[in-house]
Amino acid sequence: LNYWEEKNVQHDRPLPIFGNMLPNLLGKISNAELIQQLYNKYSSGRYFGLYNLGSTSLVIRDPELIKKIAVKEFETFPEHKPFIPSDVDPLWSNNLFAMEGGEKWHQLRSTLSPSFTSSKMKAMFVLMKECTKEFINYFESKGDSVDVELKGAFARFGIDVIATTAFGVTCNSLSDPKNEFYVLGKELMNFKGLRRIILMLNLLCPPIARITRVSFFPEKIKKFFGSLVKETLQLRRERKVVRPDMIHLLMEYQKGNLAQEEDAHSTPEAGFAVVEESVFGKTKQKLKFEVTDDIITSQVMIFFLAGLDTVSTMMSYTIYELALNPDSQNRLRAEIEDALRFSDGKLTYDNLMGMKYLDMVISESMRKWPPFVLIDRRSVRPYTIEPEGPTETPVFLEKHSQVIYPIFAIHRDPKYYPNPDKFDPERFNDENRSSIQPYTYLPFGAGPRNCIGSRFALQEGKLIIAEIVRNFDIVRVKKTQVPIVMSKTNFNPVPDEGIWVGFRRRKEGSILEK
Ligand code: HEM
Repeated sequence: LNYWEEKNVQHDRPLPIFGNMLPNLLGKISNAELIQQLYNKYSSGRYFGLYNLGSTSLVIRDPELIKKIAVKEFETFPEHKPFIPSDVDPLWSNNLFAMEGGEKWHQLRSTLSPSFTSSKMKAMFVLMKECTKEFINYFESKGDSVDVELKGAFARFGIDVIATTAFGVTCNSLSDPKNEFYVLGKELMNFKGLRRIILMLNLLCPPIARITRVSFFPEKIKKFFGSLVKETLQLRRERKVVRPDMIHLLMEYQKGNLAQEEDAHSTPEAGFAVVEESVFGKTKQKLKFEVTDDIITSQVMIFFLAGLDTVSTMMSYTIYELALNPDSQNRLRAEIEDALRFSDGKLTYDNLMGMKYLDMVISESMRKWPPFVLIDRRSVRPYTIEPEGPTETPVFLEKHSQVIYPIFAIHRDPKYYPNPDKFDPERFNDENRSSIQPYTYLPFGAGPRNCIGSRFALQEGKLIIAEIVRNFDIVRVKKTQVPIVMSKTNFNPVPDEGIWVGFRRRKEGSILEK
């Protein structure tokens, strides 16, 4: 309880066991807002200390220091704090996100990286487009006017996209919500109740996890997704099926056929928010381990976990903000209709990626509502933060210390984004985007360990948002919550009641592509 006191780091006095987290545990404030309150309270410093239940974390406020830890000191801070010890659930700990930093992560990142280049994303466009068609058809079939809970609708859409692009399976979870993929996928994403308690206990006390051996993925889910991937792999080997999806790309690695593409990661077309691949991902590493079918399964599972809730949160808030800001909505619609006039009414990869205002809208939506409200790093050796200014003293961090980048709080800091609660896509126009201070815009993280799927997410998000805007007027309805009250129990920054808007069918919009 004296940890931060002894290190001369500003902090709120902790309670035994609960540390500073009791208001969140009692359901009084969301996780994002609790960290934001502390961030604002300690505005004079570059960092503050947090007592995070049984452990301690240093929350970094200063963008320069974030850059230093994320990039320059990456090899000291190369990993996340594990949810469970690595030997308890290999299916979880062998995925790219959970993997400890070091040689194996480096090899895997550089191996997976070529799957997420612009050309691979472009090839998947057609698969994503089929899912958007199903989405639009489903809501059109509901009549001229329908109230929509966006988080649920986009979760179904997102599951269909992951099913087809990562697992090679087609499903339509909106019109067939009983399909096994959707039902089990939803269960996989459910971190409430007993599963939340078990994971919290594991996080707080790794020896408990070793004794109980409760894995991250429930057995039923492991079995279903594990055999689904294995059967798909077998079928494709036997029948030599080629489909532009992740399974196919991962099979190509197994055979050693996939190479790094020159400059493939520097194409700016996916959008402002896209994160650059670092030299770690770009340099081909000789694999010192075999890409087994189990390793492939681990990766598609993490694509599912990392790419589902995040993407549906991004889409939900973008559509929500468009309902509340009709001027932005009209301007976006005009941009979409203009682009379609030159392509026979067809939404293509190229005209979608060329839509500047759409990119500004999505960038601003992820500024105001970042799907990951914070991210962490863990050190693998001791490190000292050297003092700057008269009030600081050196801060010695032992091996396995955790630092946190408070993304939500930084994105809502008026110092970087004046009037931060206002939805204003102009912050990201050509003129203004260049004055955004580096490391104050972090929806996809920072440094070599940033999000590998940012292109995938932006492509999927832009596609469905453009289709909705061209086909429907998005309006505020009775159930639309203003302002948003974020859940106090869910780690995701969304309201417990969901995010509601109305879709009003636009007759003139939908004639463009049928
Ligand atoms: C809007 C959607 C998304 C958001 C906001 C998001 C955000 C993030 C963030 C903040 C991180 C941690 C970065 C860091 O620690 O610096 C991350 C990591 C990761 N994301 Fe995403 N993500 C999104 C979509 C996706 C998708 C669609 C995929 C895959 C298909 C994906 C796969 C991953 C993986 C595998 C990692 C771990 C990378 C590593 O540790 O090397 N994400 N993401």
